[in-house]
This record gives sequence, C-alpha cells and structure tokens, in this order.
Amino acid sequence: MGEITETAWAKINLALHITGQRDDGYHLIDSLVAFADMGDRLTFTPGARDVLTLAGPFSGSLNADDDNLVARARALVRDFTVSHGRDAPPVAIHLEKNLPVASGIGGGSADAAATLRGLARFWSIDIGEPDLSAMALSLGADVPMCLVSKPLLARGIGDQLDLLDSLATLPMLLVNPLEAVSTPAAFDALESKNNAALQLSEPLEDIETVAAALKKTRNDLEAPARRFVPAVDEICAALCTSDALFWRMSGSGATCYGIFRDPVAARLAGDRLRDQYPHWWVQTAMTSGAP
Ligand SMILES: C[C@@](CO)(OP(=O)(O)O)[C@H](O)COP(=O)(O)OP(=O)(O)OC[C@H]1O[C@@H](n2ccc(N)nc2=O)[C@H](O)[C@@H]1O
Ligand SMILES: Nc1ncnc2c1ncn2[C@@H]1O[C@H](COP(=O)(O)OP(=O)(O)O)[C@@H](O)[C@H]1O
Repeated sequence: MGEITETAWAKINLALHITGQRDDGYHLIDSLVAFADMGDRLTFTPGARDVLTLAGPFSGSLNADDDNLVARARALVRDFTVSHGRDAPPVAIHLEKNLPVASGIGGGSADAAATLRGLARFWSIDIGEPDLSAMALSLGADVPMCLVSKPLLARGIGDQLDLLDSLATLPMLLVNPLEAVSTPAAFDALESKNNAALQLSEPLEDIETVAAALKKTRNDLEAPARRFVPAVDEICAALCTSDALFWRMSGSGATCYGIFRDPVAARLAGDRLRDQYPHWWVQTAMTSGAP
C-alpha cells in the first residue's frame, strides 16, 4: 500500500438555471458544467493513525476536523469497506488547498469526491457505481458531478448527470474577489425559483459556438450573489474590458469565469488583472477536467 494522489478539479457552472424547488427545500437545477485542469491535491499514505493535514494558499480558511468534507468522505468509505469484511487501516491524508473556499467552484465537493476515489483505491475496495453515487450525494449535491469531473449536464438537485463528449475545451480565467458566498443564502435570496429550463441545441464543438450558446443561458444565482458581494460586478466589468469572448459567475459565486479564444489570450488577460487587482485570486485554466 503505497502513496496515492488525487486531484480535486475545480467545477465551473457554465450555465445554471434554477427550475423549481422540492418539498425538502432543495432546488432543481439545470446546469452545464465543465471542470478545470487544476484544483486541490490530495495524497493518501499509510499512517499509524488517521490524520488530516492541510497546506496550500487557502488552508487557513478550513479546519482539519471531523466536519471537513475529506474526513466525512473517509468515514463513509471506511464504513463501507469494513461492512464488506475488509480492513481499512489508518491513513494520513494531506490536502493541498489551492481553491478558495465557498467560492462557487465546488472545492469542498471536489475534495470529497477525490477522497471517495482515492480511498477506494487506497483500501482496494471495489465500490459499485450506485453505492459510490449514493455516498457522494449524501455529502453534497455537487459531489456526484465532481466524482465524474468531465463536461456534463446536471439536472435534479445536481445528481442526474449526462456526460457531454463533444464540449470544446475552453481556455479560461477564473477570478475570485476572496469574499465567500454562502450557498444556502444565495438559494434563499432567489426572487424566482421556477425559471425556464436550459436549452442547448447546437453541438458545442468550438469555442466561439460555446460562447454564443452561453449568451442565451443564465446563472440564476448571479443576481443574489451580486447583492452579497458587489465585487462580482467589478470582476465582470474587468472581464468585459478584456479579450474574453464570454464571462459569467459560477455556481453560487463569487468566482467568475472568462472564456478566451486561446490560452495565450487568457494568460495575458490574467497578467493584466493580477496587476490591476492584486487582492483578487486570478487563475488560468483549461476545461479538460479528469483525463
Ligand atoms: C450552487 C451549486 C451549483 O453547482 O454549486 P456551489 O455554488 O456550491 O459550488 C450547487 O448546487 C451546490 O451544491 P453543494 O454545495 O454540494 O450543496 P449542498 O452542500 O448539498 O447543500 C448546501 C445547501 O445549498 C442549498 N441547495 C444546494 C443544492 C441544491 N440543488 N439546492 C439547494 O437548495 C440547500 O440550502 C443546502 O442546504
Ligand atoms: N475540504 C473542504 N474544502 C472546502 N470547503 C469545505 C471543506 N470541508 C468542508 N468545507 C465547508 O464547505 C463549505 C462550502 O465550501 P466549498 O465547496 O469551497 O464551496 P463552493 O462549492 O461554493 O465553492 C464551506 O463552508 C466550508 O467550510
């Protein structure tokens, strides 16, 4: 049993329509989702006892306690493993936290998903797809899509997934003002919970087509998030004056993404934004997600 590593790829809601609300309060979504080629990094090594250590630029925003989604995912995989008569010996998990916390790009969900994948490998337990998806969903609505980490359409509360093989790989900038947004607060502040469904007709095989198609879609959580964090307006204004073909907020915010014609244009725009707004998190990415 050697060291295992996993990446928790950042999730980007390219479009997010809120189409209803269930009796339990959870909202129905229609979301076009892609995953970046960067994110948090987790390593799993044998240890004398279970430990969770944190490092990286955003580790200060988190506690390494039992509430951490990594620790909660570890408990689920251990219970499953032991209940199948197998050993689940102590594991030292190290989380390099590169993604801002509570930022609409699902860092915590991606960490939970990476832990499910990583510990199944670490403890050599074959968790079938239905059990793995159920474990993921019990940790959060975004965790099943983060298990997949490939371009997809998410429906239901985020748990009904259709892979999109043909979505173009998008050169991107991710920009966050380092102000957290509470996901439940953004949902609660929605003015309308019954909005039109997402409609994507054309094949989205090149960057210009994706940008044009996204212009006909929405992120319904953007208006509430803008009220909590006015810096979202500033970021969108800054992306508007860059060479971005399209820009929008992801998830419940406050991270915004800009789509560029090529990686060089994204890098140049990123350099300019970092100079102008040194207090923002500015990250270049490609939406290649899991290999
Ligand atoms: C908005 C989205 C879009 O992908 O992303 P983020 O902004 O979190 O990245 C997700 O729906 C967030 O999913 P996730 O962050 O896993 O949510 P959970 O932990 O399950 O739920 C946190 C709270 O958000 C609200 N919630 C979440 C998902 C959903 N479909 N309807 C909801 O109403 C509920 O109030 C819930 O108590
Ligand atoms: N490993 C983790 N990384 C990030 N957030 C975590 C983690 N474990 C628990 N959380 C909690 O989950 C909440 C949502 O975090 P996050 O997934 O970063 O939000 P978002 O999906 O909006 O980007 C935060 O309040 C945070 O305290």
